[in-house]
Amino acid sequence: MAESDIKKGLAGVVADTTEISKVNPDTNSLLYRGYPVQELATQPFEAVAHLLWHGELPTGEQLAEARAKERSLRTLPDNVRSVMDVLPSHAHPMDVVRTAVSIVGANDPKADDPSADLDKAFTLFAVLPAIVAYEQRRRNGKELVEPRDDLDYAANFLWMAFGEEADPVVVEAFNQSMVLYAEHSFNASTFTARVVTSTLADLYSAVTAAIGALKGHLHGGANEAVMEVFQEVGEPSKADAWMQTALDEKRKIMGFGHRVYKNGDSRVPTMRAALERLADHYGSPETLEMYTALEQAMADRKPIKPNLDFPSGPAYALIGFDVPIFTPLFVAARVTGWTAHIIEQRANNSLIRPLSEYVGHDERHVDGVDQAALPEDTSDIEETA
Ligand SMILES: CC(=O)SCCNC(=O)CCNC(=O)[C@H](O)C(C)(C)COP(=O)(O)OP(=O)(O)OC[C@H]1O[C@@H](n2cnc3c(N)ncnc32)[C@H](O)[C@@H]1OP(=O)(O)O
Ligand SMILES: O=C([O-])CC(=O)C(=O)O
Repeated sequence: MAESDIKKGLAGVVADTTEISKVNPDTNSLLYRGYPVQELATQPFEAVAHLLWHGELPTGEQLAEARAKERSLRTLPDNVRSVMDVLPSHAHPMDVVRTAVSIVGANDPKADDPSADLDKAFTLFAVLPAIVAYEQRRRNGKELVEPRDDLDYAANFLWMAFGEEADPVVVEAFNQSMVLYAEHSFNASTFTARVVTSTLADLYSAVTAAIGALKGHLHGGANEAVMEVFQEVGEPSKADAWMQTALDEKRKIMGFGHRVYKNGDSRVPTMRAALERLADHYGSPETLEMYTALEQAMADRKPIKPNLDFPSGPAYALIGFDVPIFTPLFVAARVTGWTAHIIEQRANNSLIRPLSEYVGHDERHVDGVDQAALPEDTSDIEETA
């Protein structure tokens, strides 16, 4: 096989069909089940989760039902809390969340029953805010805050994280970030979830694997790394020189670039507008100045645009989340897309198992082994595996 035939990183490979979302880099658009994501960003996250799982936006009655169900499942289970409490304080919150999701799976007597996958998806959607909010508090030595029945998903999430009611401007921006992060076709973590599902493993195994894939800085972990860039640069006036040095050193600039979008990420304008409202609300013009200075410094050198992690990182920092909590927030949102894909994969499954071109050592033999005494030798049959 010629090296040019190998699709390194599976770039450009269409691995399956999906009805869940369409990423179109030519029109710079993103549709969930046919709806533009910018329109969905005006809707409650509970409605968008319903859309991803069921293919249609909920009626008023269905939304009320979903909200009631979410409220009934949003309490942190005792044994999840106990396990989180014994994890060392140096553990990355993504490792804590991955472990907590494993416990939720172990608690579920229907973990291995695929007919209960929608219920499992809903359970994770409802309990992840409690896990992530508790981790935000635990790592700061603070007590758990119980959920509030009078608050919807986004407002309650912020309540559990900070123990105070968030301003509507903040709730709206946070809700928008959840909607924008919810789904993005065959990205690395979603594909991971589909690979695990393709072996007929359970939904919780697929989600814990997806969490592992999301943690990396080339994927979801970039929203944390963006904030590290903001901190490293220090002030907007230093952005230009910082960018020159970083590019000279061949560094990948976190929060810039995308495997599919080459002319900008369809979600960025909506999230940037949310960041602007947050910067106004918190009286932090320097956040936007840093954003613009870095974006301009890159544009002056390379045609590489910000991706969704670039406005989301500073938005989460303004809201008050610790930097290592940013990717867990992405988990809480993306669990809706992952689980929709898990259900879709299972409904029309084929084991995902590509081939590789072997470029290792030529065949050789272990000293002292009597070749004639071994079972039939098939090594002369050429194999690509
Ligand atoms: C929600 C998300 O997961 S969005 C992605 C979040 N990840 C990041 O922000 C990490 C930073 N970005 C990157 O590393 C990359 O843009 C990726 C991994 C997202 C996409 O990478 P790929 O599609 O593999 O593109 P690739 O790495 O081949 O880049 C093509 C060219 O653009 C350059 N490039 C791409 N992104 C960046 C970047 N962020 N900083 C500097 N150069 C970049 C590459 O160096 C390469 O240049 P070359 O042709 O001179 O070698
Ligand atoms: O699609 C990708 O490769 C990464 C991304 O933007 C996402 O998962 O939201």
